[in-house]
Amino acid sequence: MQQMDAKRIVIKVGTSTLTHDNGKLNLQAIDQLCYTLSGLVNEGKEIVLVSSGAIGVGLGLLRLHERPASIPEQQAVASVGQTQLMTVYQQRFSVYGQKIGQILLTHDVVDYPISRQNVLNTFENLLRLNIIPIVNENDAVAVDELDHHTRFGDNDQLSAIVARAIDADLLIMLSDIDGFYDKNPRKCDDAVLIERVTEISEETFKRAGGRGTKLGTGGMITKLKAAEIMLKAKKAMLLANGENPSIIFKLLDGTALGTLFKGTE
Ligand SMILES: Nc1ncnc2c1ncn2[C@@H]1O[C@H](COP(=O)(O)OP(=O)(O)O)[C@@H](O)[C@H]1O
Ligand SMILES: N[C@@H](CCC(=O)OP(=O)(O)O)C(=O)O
Repeated sequence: MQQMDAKRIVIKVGTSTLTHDNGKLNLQAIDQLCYTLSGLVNEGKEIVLVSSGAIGVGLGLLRLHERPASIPEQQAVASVGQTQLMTVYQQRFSVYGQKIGQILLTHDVVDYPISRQNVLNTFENLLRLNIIPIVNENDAVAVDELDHHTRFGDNDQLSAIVARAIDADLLIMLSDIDGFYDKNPRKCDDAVLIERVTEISEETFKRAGGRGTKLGTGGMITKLKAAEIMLKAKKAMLLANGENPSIIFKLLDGTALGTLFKGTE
């Protein structure tokens, strides 16, 4: 399938796309994202947005400069930030006449067959009504304890899990970098962008380094893990720079930007 033929598309945006380094919301990027996704729905696409930002936006709102150390404090920050994030999405999407719904997930929801089916039904019904589901991890309740693992930990893999579960044609991952390079471009000036990856091996992972910004979570490693999930499901993933989210129009037109992860068959 060509990118332009993709009908059901999951788009993942990271904290670095949604916020400035000073912790404030990047209103231009958020507005462009809402405009772009609304335009795609008008074209007949089924769009799911996986949005990070709860903790980043919460920190900004509470005027904190760093993540608090304890998990309950981080969860409180996420609880405040998630509400603010959805308020801004609600405002900006409504300008374009676009309805949205919120789906907050924990790992157990997608692991247990009954809750998994329930949430899949929710996705299907929202998409049938041309509503954009906005997904995030339910940070305020997710925990990782000895015998109780409900956290995904990062939205890169969460977006691939969602894309696979709803049988999306394509996952578009917007990041703070132009794509996947042969080595970390923040550390090596001679790093070269890789335009196409057909399989992911140990060698691929060796090229990936950690996160770029203090609020990003997994760096390139979690993005490769997400791509691995997509390739195993015989689906494609595009990794591109989210500085101007309207880049999605160009990506779907087939313009070679960023990195396309797609098998050969
Ligand atoms: N091989 C690589 N190619 C591209 N980026 C890399 C690579 N290795 C490490 N990185 C880092 O990964 C960062 C993107 O991940 P992250 O900071 O988690 O962003 P996001 O908030 O978009 O999820 C880049 O800014 C870069 O610093
Ligand atoms: N669920 C967390 C985001 C976790 C995450 O993966 O963040 P990012 O690396 O910015 O995509 C939040 O909303 O703050």
